[in-house]
Amino acid sequence: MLKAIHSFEKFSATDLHLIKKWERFHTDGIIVGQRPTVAASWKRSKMYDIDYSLKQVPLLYQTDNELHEMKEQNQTLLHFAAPFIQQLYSEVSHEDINIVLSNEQGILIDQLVPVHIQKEVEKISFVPGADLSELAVGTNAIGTALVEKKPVQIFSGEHFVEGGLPWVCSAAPILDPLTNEVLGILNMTGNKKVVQAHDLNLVINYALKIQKAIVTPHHTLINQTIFDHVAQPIVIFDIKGRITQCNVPAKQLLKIHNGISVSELLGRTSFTEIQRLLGRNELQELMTVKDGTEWKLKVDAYQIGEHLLGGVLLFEKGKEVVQESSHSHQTRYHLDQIIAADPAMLKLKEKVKKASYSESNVLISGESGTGKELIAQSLHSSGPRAHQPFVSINCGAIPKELLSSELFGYDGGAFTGAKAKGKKGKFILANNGTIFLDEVAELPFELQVYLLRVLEEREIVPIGGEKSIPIQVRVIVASHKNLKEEVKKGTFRQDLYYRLQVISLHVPPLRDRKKDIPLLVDDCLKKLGKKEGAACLEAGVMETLLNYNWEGNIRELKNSIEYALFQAETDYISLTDFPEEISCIANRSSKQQESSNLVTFRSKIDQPMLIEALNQTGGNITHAAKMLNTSRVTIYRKIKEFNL
Ligand SMILES: Nc1ncnc2c1ncn2[C@@H]1O[C@H](COP(=O)(O)OP(=O)(O)OP(=O)(O)O)[C@@H](O)[C@H]1O
Repeated sequence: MLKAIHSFEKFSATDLHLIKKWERFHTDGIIVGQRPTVAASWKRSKMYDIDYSLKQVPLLYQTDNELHEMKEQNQTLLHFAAPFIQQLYSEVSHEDINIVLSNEQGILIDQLVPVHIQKEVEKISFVPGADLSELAVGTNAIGTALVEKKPVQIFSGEHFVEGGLPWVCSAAPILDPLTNEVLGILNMTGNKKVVQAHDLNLVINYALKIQKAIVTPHHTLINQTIFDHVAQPIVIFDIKGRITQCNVPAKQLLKIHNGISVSELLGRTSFTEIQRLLGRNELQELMTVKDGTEWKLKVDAYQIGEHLLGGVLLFEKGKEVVQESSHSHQTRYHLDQIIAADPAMLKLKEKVKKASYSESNVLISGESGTGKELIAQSLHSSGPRAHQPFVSINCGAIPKELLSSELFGYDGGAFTGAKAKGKKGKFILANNGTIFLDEVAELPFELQVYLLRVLEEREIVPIGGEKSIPIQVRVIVASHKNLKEEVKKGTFRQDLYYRLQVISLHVPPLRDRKKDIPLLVDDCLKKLGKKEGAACLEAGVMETLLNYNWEGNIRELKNSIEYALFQAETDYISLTDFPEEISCIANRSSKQQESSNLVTFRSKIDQPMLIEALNQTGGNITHAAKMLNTSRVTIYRKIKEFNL
């Protein structure tokens, strides 16, 4: 068997042997000491009656039109392979090697050729449109790899026809990710004086890269399509507890936001807790979602031994809940849970407190993850309606055609598929309490008219119904879009906008209220850590967190801390424990910044911030200092300075 050849001097001796074997085979038909793959291919070539004196590859497609059509038929493979052919070509460009792509029939569909061997290559018609199948030219790397369905390297005299003798070719199949059928062949061809045996590894490597480029979007698309056609809600999470995929029913039922983690979804403090529950088989009954029907959670975990690699959350439909109890419409958050030290946030908290006693409609604006829902719930739970239902609906997560019946309900038999008993809408369920319309900008125009009428007349007529039902509901809406802009664009009604924003609350993005970061981090560490109060950040980490952009706002911060806690091996969390997008910023900024931002930050500890920290820690100086990332001495000094 031919082993790797490291120099032409060594190969020239082997080459002579190969040519002699080739001559012998073609004069008296005897195969001596040939590699099994080559011997089998020679036998096939002989059977196909290939003329061994052939010096040119037959051209199957010649005219511009034929070539254009042939390329169109192979455009998917060409599209995915093109960047890798270019990369491979640059990797070997100094070696007079051409890179070739053939389709599943062995037709050369694309190639990159160095200029100095272009003529040589054209002379043997090794150009697009050429047929390199074994049926056309006998043994050659492309044709033989197609038959064998595995990588093949063919050296000089191993080719069947004379035109192949000066060449060495390395070819590897690109397989269809679903069917495992050959989609095409990637091949490197060079003169036997320059090609190395280990070039085959390069080709294999690149063929796999092309395969992977096809696999990933392919699988994602297929999974998503299957997912979205399954009526049952399905959520997939990965090794770190991140939700990687969920179908439309899951989004609708569970109001899944971008970046939400499985522990957040299940209302657990950390992924470690989920792992523990799974280990004890106690997660199955953890969650019951009520939305007019009852859903029970089932978890299918992918585990190797004790190690959780991820899993699937499946929600099984249970019995119908005819009368929803007001308990299912209670709030989880209260004003005290809004962590704030930044002046803008403290002001907002004051505004929320004041607004909770009012009956006016509220519009909450702010980027995703800034805490709009938290504020909506606090508005309800701090006011006189606290013991009445708080009903929330995400207008962006429900198909437009179902939104009106979700919001306003319908009478029995109102439309095909409607339940005989009819269905109560969210407005009725929220009666005497609060309705929270999240992502209100997604409300279709016709429903905006309907909502406006409900707000003005304070009564509902369910779909298909005749009687109007008076309602007493406080309306809070939220949007991450700028509603004023939506009005200008004509997608949101101006009259509704003015009706909704009687009280307008804007939640600033986290990057504009950096003073909140240490308090939020500390809160997360306490709530998510394995042992309360045990976990803390290593020196310098807070500085990075303060400088990071937090596009996903508090949700991203919470998930990053959860991730870091999961990664950390001790109670001290270092930068490297954080997700890459954060730790890599740290590397960059630590090189750039000479003076520490921490110093600037420390000097900015002000009175409200200190009061909040002392309140949160029950007056514990050590904890307050840790929370504000400063020393105990500074805390004492500040207490004195602010006369506390
Ligand atoms: N000030 C805060 N203090 C403590 N936790 C907060 C604060 N603001 C937000 N959070 C937490 O951050 C997460 C995201 O908040 P929330 O869901 O209210 O954001 P949102 O603006 O409604 O997001 P979306 O627009 O994506 O629905 C929640 O876990 C919430 O508890």
